[in-house]
Amino acid sequence: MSEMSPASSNETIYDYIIVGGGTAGLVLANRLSEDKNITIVVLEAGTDATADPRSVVPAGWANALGSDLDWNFATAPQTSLNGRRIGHHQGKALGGSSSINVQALVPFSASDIDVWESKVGLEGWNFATLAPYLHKAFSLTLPDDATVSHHNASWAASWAAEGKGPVKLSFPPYGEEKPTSRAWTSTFENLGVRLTAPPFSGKSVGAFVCPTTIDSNSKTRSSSASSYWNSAKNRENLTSITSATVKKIVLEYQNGTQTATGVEYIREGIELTLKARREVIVSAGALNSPKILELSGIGDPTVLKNAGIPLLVENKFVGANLQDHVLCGITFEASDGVLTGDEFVRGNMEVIAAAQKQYIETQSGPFATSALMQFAYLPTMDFKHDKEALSKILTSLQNTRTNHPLDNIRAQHLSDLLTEGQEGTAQFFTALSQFYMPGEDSLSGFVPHPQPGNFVTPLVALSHPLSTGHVHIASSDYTQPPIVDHNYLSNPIDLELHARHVRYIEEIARTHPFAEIIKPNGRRLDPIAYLDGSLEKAKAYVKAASDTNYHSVGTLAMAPREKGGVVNARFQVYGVSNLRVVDASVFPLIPQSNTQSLVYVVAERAADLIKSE
Ligand SMILES: Cc1cc2nc3c(=O)[nH]c(=O)nc-3n(C[C@H](O)[C@H](O)[C@H](O)COP(=O)(O)OP(=O)(O)OC[C@H]3O[C@@H](n4cnc5c(N)ncnc54)[C@H](O)[C@@H]3O)c2cc1C
Repeated sequence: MSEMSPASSNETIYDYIIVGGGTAGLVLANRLSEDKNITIVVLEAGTDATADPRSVVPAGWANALGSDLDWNFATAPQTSLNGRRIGHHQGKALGGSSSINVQALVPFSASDIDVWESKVGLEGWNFATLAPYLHKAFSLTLPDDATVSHHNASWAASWAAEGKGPVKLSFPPYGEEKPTSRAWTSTFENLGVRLTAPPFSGKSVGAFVCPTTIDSNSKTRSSSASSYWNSAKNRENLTSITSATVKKIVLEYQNGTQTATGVEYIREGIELTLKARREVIVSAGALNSPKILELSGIGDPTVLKNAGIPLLVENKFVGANLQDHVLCGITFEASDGVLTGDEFVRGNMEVIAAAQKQYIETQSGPFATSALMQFAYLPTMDFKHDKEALSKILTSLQNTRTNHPLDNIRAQHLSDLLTEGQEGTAQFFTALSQFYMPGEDSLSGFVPHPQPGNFVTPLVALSHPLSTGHVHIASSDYTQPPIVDHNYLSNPIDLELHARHVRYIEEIARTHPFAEIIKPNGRRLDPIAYLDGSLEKAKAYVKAASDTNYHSVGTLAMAPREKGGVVNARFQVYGVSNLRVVDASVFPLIPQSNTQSLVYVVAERAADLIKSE
C-alpha cells in the first residue's frame, strides 16, 4: 500500500510512525519495512514530487527554491552579517531536502566523526563504523575512461565496485560541465596542494570533482524519494500520508515516564490522530524537528512558557546547538567566450527552451547536470607561513566563550586541526555564474536580482564553525515558522578564519589555469569585493556578503545529557519512552562535508540499531 486517505482507513495504529518523509525519514521507512511483520506509516507535510520537473530534472532545483516544495525559512537579523536576514530553504516533499538540494555528494572526514566517540562520548560513533554505510546507501556508475581522466577521478573506481545502495551517483560526462574540472584540480596543484588521498578515504586534502546524486541512465535526480521510497512503496506494510503536517507528538504518562503513543496531524484542515504501537520517530529536519518537540511539551521551560505550552519534559538544549557552514564567494566577470550559466539565472526563455529541448531529446546539456561539483578541502593556507597568526588563534581558542556544553569540544577539535595543519578547515568550490546577491537579505529563491554580464563565483565555506545558534517556536500555533537564529560569525575566531579563507579566493583567481576563466581587469559583482590581500577588507566583505550553505544541523544533539544532549547514542529522546529523532538534528558537531552524505549514513545506522532491538 502506498498513499492512503486517512479518512478511509480502518488502520490507525502502526508499529512505527515516521514524522517527515525526507532524506532520513525515507531511509528508515525502507529499511524498517524490510521486516514484513511490522507496519510503518510516514507522515509528510509536502507532496509527492517524484514526477515534478523541479525535483526530477537535475538543474530544476533553482526553480524549486522558494516554491511550494520549500519551507522557505529565514533567519532572524544576523548581527555579525550587518543585520541581514538569510533565507534558509528546506525541502517540503517526499524526499525532503534531498528532493531539492544541489546533488553534490561530498565526503566527511574521519577525524570529524571520530571526535563524536572520543570527545562527545558516543560509544560506537566513529568513522570505521560509519564509512561502510556509504556503500549501503549509494551506488556509483563510473563514466568512460576519458571522462574519468578529465575529472581526475580514478579514485572512484573502487567505490563503483563496492557501492550497492539505492541512491544513484554519477559524474557528469566530459564536456557537460564548465569550467573544465581539470582547470580546477590543476589550479590547486599549482598552488602547491595535491590531492593527498582519495576524497572518501577519511583524510584527504586537495581538489576533486565530486559525484552527484544523479542517475546516469535517466539523467534524473536520485533522491531518497526516487530511490529508497520508490523501491519500497508498494510493500503492504508501508503507508504514506502526504500533505499531512504533524502538529505534536501525543505523550502519555505511563509506568513513571512520559511515553510517545502517537501523533496529532492536520490534513486538508482536519485534525487527525494516529497511534504508534512501538515508537514515534521524528525525522522532520534540523529546523522542524525541534519545533515538533517543543509543541509537544519537550524543551526549555522558558521557551515553552513564552509560547504557552505546558512543560512535560524539561531539556533546555532542545533547539540549541544550531550549526551551519557559513558561505561566501567572490563573483568575478568571466573571460570572453566562457559559456556561463548566467542566462539561466536571468531566466532567458530562449536559452532555457533550447536547454529543455536538448534535455528532453537527448538527456544531455545544462539541464542534465548539477551546478556544483568542483570542490577542494584546504587547511588555512595563511598558517603555513604565518606561525604568529596561528599561535594567536590557538591562544584565543583556549579562551573562547561557550554557550553550549559542546562548544569546548568544538574549540578543541578545531585547535587540533589547525595545529596539525593536515586537514581541511575550509571547503572551496566554484559556480560558473553569478550565485547570489552579496550585501542583501537573501530571502527569496536563487539570485533574486540577476545582473547583466557573465560571471564565475569561487566560494568558500567555513568547515568547523564555532558560532552556534538556536531554533525555537514563538507561539503554540503550529502554522507559524520557528525563529531561526544561526548567530553566523558571532564568534570572532570564525570571522577571522572565514575572512582568511575568502581572501585566499583572490589567490585562486590569479592562479592558472583557473585565472584564464576570469576576465583580466574585469569587474567584480560587489564593489567591496576588491580585497587586495587585506584581512580587514576581507572581514568587512564577509560580513556583507556571507550566506548559508543550507547545512543546518545539531538542534537535537546526540550527546550525553550533561553535554547538552537531547538524544542518546541510540537516537532515543532523553526523558521520553518510545520517541526517537533521526535526521540532521542529531549531529552533535557539524562535519566538514555537505550534509546529505552523513544524513544518509546516520539514517542507515539508525535503521540497523532499531532493527537490532
Ligand atoms: C537548497 C539546498 C541545497 C543543498 N545542497 C546540498 C548538496 O548539494 N549536497 C549535500 O550534501 N547537502 C545539500 N543540502 C543539505 C542536505 O540536503 C540536508 O542536510 C539533508 O537532506 C537533510 O536531511 P533531513 O532528513 O535531516 O531533513 P529533510 O530531508 O529536509 O527532511 C525533513 C522532512 O520532514 C518534513 N516535515 C517537516 N516538518 C514536518 C511536519 N510538521 N509534519 C510532517 N512532515 C514534516 C519535511 O517536509 C521534509 O520532507 C542542501 C540543502 C538544501 C535545502
